[in-house]
Amino acid sequence: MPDTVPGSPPTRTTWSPPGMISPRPVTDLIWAHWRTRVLLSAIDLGVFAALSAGPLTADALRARLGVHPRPAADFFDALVALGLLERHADHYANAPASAEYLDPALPHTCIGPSLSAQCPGMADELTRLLRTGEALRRARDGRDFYAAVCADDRSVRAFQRDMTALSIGSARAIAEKFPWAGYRTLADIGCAEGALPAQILLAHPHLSATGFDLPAARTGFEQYTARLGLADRVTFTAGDFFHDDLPAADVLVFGHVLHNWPPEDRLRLLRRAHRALPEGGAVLIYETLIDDERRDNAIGLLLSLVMQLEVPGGSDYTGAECHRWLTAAGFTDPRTEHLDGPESMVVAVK
Ligand SMILES: C[S@@+](CC[C@H](N)C(=O)[O-])C[C@H]1O[C@@H](n2cnc3c(N)ncnc32)[C@H](O)[C@@H]1O
Repeated sequence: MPDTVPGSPPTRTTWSPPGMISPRPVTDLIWAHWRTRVLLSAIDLGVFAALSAGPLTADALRARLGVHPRPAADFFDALVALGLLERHADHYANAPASAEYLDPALPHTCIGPSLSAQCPGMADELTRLLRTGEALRRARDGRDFYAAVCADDRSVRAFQRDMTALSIGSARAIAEKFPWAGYRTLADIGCAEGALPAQILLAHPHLSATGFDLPAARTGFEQYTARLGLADRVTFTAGDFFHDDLPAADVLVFGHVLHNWPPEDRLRLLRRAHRALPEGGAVLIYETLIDDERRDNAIGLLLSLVMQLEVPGGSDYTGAECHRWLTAAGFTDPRTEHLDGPESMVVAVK
């Protein structure tokens, strides 16, 4: 009798019991998909918005969301076990991080409109990328990608909200960790709707900021910063960072920008930043930096695959690589500092 079913992979028939090697590294990843799926369904159904005004009983929450009684208790308790809800007696409430980041009404919400819709679809393309090395057809390079994003106001706004969701943790950490007391102005190059300058200005009343981005970003930036009461401390400058002068400021910030472009363009942008800064000015780059040994920050490596799917030439990189580009561009004293979760910043001085 063959020990394999035709068409199935061969079965390993001899093995020595190895002591207990836990299957958890494997099974945790299998369940990771379901954790994400439960979160996305909770967002779709409006769980966190429904609880934003206060706790509800299971029945009231179920009725509010239109969830069928049969799966309701397992669904709500799964959200408790995942740390997204709390249960006290018979009431459910948002856990602190859900109240802060999963309420769609908040300006710093992590619920990005296209992120949740696109990611499963893009992830389905990964095997193709690995076989062909080719990015998705819709973009030939970063310019095409942003031309598509900027094609209509809806997609710009959706993209900008996704960027806020991606960057809000870093924005808050940078507000805390960078020595802002020594500077008066910053310019965020590729600012999207302005989550980063907004968080920094909210924390440091002596600062003012410029957001620099393609012309289509203006409306979102002005609406977002006005909503936070910052209209008189920010300006928006429209331009193309490869061709137009970068704004004058003490600190120039590039957040999730360099990873859109091939290394030679990253160096070009850093050289342009060096020319624009005054002596003593600083450049601050934040990204989901890959650790220098390329073995720890899995999300940095995953995002790098996402970037390669999205744009030819796009990829994430290590702090050490960034230091080399900064030195080549004329900056001194580059240093890397961890921010929040998988994100870090690199800072250097002119
Ligand atoms: C990946 S987003 C990063 C947004 C934000 N810095 C953050 O970290 O969330 C890149 C930004 O660069 C802008 N951008 C792309 N190409 C540009 C160009 N040639 N000139 C100016 N801005 C550009 C995009 O419109 C977008 O807002």
